[in-house]
Amino acid sequence: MPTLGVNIDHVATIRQARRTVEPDPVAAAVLAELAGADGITVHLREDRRHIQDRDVRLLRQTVRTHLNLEMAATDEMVAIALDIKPDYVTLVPERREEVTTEGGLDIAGQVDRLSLVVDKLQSAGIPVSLFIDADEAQIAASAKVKAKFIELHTGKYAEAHDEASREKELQVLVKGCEMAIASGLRVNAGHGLTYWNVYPVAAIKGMEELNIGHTIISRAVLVGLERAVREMKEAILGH
Ligand SMILES: CC(=O)[C@@H](O)[C@H](O)COP(=O)(O)O
Ligand SMILES: NCC(=O)COP(=O)(O)O
Repeated sequence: MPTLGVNIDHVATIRQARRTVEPDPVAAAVLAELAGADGITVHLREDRRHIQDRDVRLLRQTVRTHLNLEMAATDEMVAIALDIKPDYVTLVPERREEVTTEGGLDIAGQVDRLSLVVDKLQSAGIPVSLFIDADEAQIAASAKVKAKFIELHTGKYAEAHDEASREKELQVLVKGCEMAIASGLRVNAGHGLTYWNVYPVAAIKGMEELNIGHTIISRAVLVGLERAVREMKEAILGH
């Protein structure tokens, strides 16, 4: 079965809502690892809406599993990655106005440029993963640019409204995974996975790691609320 990369972006989303110091994603990463996370994933967005440069720098020093840095394939981000040296980089598409990453990165349309970016990072010892839709042309292009991994975008599967369309999207992921492995790529997946829809994706043959964030942080808020309120009552009483 695949390992679990815990995406802690939305711990930082809560912090940035107040521009304060809590909750600290660095502390969240420690707790996630203590609970069994196999890796920590953060997306340093160009607009810095959640994760900040300081977080990535500190995580580089504290993460004991592996640190996966999701980023746009820009000069600024490549320079940051080369400086911080995460355990691997996942190149993702970014649009400033989007609520979350909407589709996969277009590799086929920019093979020459992305070959250079992949080569720059991998020559510095940072394996590259490409966050793509499970589409034949994108998988073939990912092999062409010599990335070590792809991460299949599971958003369409996660958002499917009925069983038939979910099964159809699952089969797209299964075929994509098969094709990628046959092309020499290693395969991860993620986006929109939840406690309810994760198992069929985890069961795909050859799947190595699932990156999951929003559902875990959402659950943490709810399962932790009772204790947090109790502790505040005690603090008010001076205990
Ligand atoms: C690339 C990806 O699927 C996730 O890491 C996602 O981008 C999380 O960050 P946002 O919620 O800011 O989109
Ligand atoms: N790359 C996907 C990821 O890191 C987590 O996405 P989500 O679970 O927050 O939707």
